[in-house]
Amino acid sequence: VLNQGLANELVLIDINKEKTIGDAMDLNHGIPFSSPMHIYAGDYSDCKDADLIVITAGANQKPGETRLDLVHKNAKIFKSIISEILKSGFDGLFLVATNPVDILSFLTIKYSAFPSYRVIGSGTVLDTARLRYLLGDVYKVNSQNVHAYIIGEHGDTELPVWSHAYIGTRPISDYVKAGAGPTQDELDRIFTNVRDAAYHIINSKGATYYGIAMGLARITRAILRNENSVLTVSTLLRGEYGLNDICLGVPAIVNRSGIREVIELNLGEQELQKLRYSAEILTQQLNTVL
Ligand SMILES: NC(=O)C1=CN([C@@H]2O[C@H](COP(=O)(O)OP(=O)(O)OC[C@H]3O[C@@H](n4cnc5c(N)ncnc54)[C@H](O)[C@@H]3O)[C@@H](O)[C@H]2O)C=CC1
Ligand SMILES: CC(=O)C(=O)O
Repeated sequence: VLNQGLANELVLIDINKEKTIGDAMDLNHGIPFSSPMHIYAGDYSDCKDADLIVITAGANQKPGETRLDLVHKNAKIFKSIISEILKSGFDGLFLVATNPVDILSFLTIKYSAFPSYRVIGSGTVLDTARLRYLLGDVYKVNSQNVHAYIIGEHGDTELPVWSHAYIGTRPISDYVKAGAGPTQDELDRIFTNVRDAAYHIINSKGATYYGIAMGLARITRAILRNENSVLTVSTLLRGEYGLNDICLGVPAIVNRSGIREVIELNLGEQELQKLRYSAEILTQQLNTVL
């Protein structure tokens, strides 16, 4: 957010106040290299007039843990954080990153009683970026010209939408049929690398930082600059894909008001089945904390 000059004011809040004081000092020393911004360690009363609250607080995965394993710990943390935020009179948008992000996005809607369009989960934004990066690398094309999505749970049941994946304007399925570029088996292996990327990074360095930071900045930009950008965020489904009462990652238009609309993809039968399975797993987990 600082690097891209996305806000005038950036307040850091954490149960570990000392850490936010250190982080604020450290970030302020970067201001001369970016643009003016008021950055400080604050408390929940500072949420009162915020446009956007990005929640990243909570436990992260230890090696071998899944995102869903964090649900009980982080649901409890969210209940207390959201209650404190509401006491401030906050009336903006929530952007949720803490895992399991789809379930915590749902709980944010429930605990805040905000309309669902004002709660955005980072969903599969990062997974989609991982897929676009790897496809760009293998097709030797700028990843910004790769149009491909990961949808569903930000986690083990997510799926790639190969039926709507393009290099520029050419469907990836055409490349596969023509024998140009990777085979379908190779594409499936690329997807496995995307799905398991966080496990690999956590094994190597304990946590993932940079990709998610860029993803959250991207969503923040879409919101604060009222971009109407299509991003694979986690949002409450209301009948789309035949699913209800669950948040999961799907392409949606994001602007200053939050989620403007979900763009419903015309999925293949197998893709639809996988998406519904992903929703089923999330619903089972959600029911354990409701
Ligand atoms: N959605 C995504 O794509 C990603 C999500 N994550 C998730 O983000 C979360 C945080 O991960 P990291 O930053 O690596 O963890 P971290 O341990 O570095 O930071 C978590 C922070 O939360 C604070 N915290 C804990 N309980 C709190 C409370 N009750 N109130 C206020 N602050 C509290 C801690 O003091 C700590 O500073 C995890 O759930 C992780 O899985 C991380 C990367 C990507
Ligand atoms: C930790 C996590 O959710 C990720 O990097 O995808």
